[in-house]
Amino acid sequence: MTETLPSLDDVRQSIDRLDGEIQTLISERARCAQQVAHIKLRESPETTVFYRPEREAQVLQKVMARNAGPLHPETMARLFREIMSACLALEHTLNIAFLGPNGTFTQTAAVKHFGHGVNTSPLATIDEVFREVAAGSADYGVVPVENSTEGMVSHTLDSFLNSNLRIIGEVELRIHHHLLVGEGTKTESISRIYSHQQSLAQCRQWLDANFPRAERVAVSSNAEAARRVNGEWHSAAIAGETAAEIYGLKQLHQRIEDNPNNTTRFLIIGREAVSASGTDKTSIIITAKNQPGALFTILEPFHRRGINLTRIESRPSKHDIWTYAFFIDFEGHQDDAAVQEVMAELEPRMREVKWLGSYPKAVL
Ligand SMILES: O=C(O)C(=O)C[C@]1(C(=O)O)C=C[C@@H](O)C=C1
Repeated sequence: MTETLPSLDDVRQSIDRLDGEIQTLISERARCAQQVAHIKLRESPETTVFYRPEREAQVLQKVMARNAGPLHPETMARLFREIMSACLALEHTLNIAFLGPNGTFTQTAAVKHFGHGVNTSPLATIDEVFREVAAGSADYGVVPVENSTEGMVSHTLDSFLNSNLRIIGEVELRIHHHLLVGEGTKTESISRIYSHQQSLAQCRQWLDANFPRAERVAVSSNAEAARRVNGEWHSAAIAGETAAEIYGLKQLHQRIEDNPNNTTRFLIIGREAVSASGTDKTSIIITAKNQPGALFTILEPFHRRGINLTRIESRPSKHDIWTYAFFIDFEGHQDDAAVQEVMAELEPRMREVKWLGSYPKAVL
């Protein structure tokens, strides 16, 4: 086998030549994006929308479908994610508000969705993320909405009840928690563990088995937990890799989550509607009276038209006692005939039907 291999120099020459070709093509692609920006500006000078989630989803789906290896389709799509992010930054640099501080999983989700070509601003609360996007100070916002182990982030759902913002995208992130400590902290000296309440819950069994006597202190975010540990030699934090890097902490134990498939879903919120990508989801809120058959009346038209529901959650409505808001996600786009028929049927029978938006299903 060995004698048929080319020399290292020869292969490196091939790599140099290919890199040159790839670079020329990326530059050509970037010039196309600049042209697209001029076209968009000419078509709607007052309300130019540079970021097009439906087109990005299609581009990434095509990359994955075309992929012939040896790289994994997702690895290839992540490379194109960054190329597109850099191209979009030539058109316009997006400002993305996320639930901070720096180092939260929400920031990781924002970068996974938009790539590194955007500015990200950490905000202290979910309410602030909604406010900044509504006011136009941020182009888009990223907030957590559900975790596979712990369920819904009710604050995010409640924020939609009082907002006119739309959902324009979703991101799923595999969540890995690590036990982080400052330099010099030993396992036996840990008497307090900080984390967000959801993360403490996601690592409950591991904590019971390994640190049954340590005090568990819930703080506003995992990143805040990491920040507090800095300088407290008897404390540890449960947080992710990014928080460990930002706050200079050591990973004493890795992947301590009880469920190895622990995933969190995040929503991207914005002000404009998104066109159909061909593989979309729609989210709505239906407010109904708590009377027999209410839920059946809502679900039956979806079933009759073969529309697949992907999630349903109920929350007490903020306005009337014994009235419930159902948060429903289903496959399809607001412009699809079948979706419009279901809505036309439900609107007169419900107290309120609110569209939260149609958006491409998460590709990566
Ligand atoms: O097709 C467009 O509308 C573009 O602006 C180009 C492009 C790309 O690089 O492919 C960049 C940003 C958009 O969000 C979508 C796609």
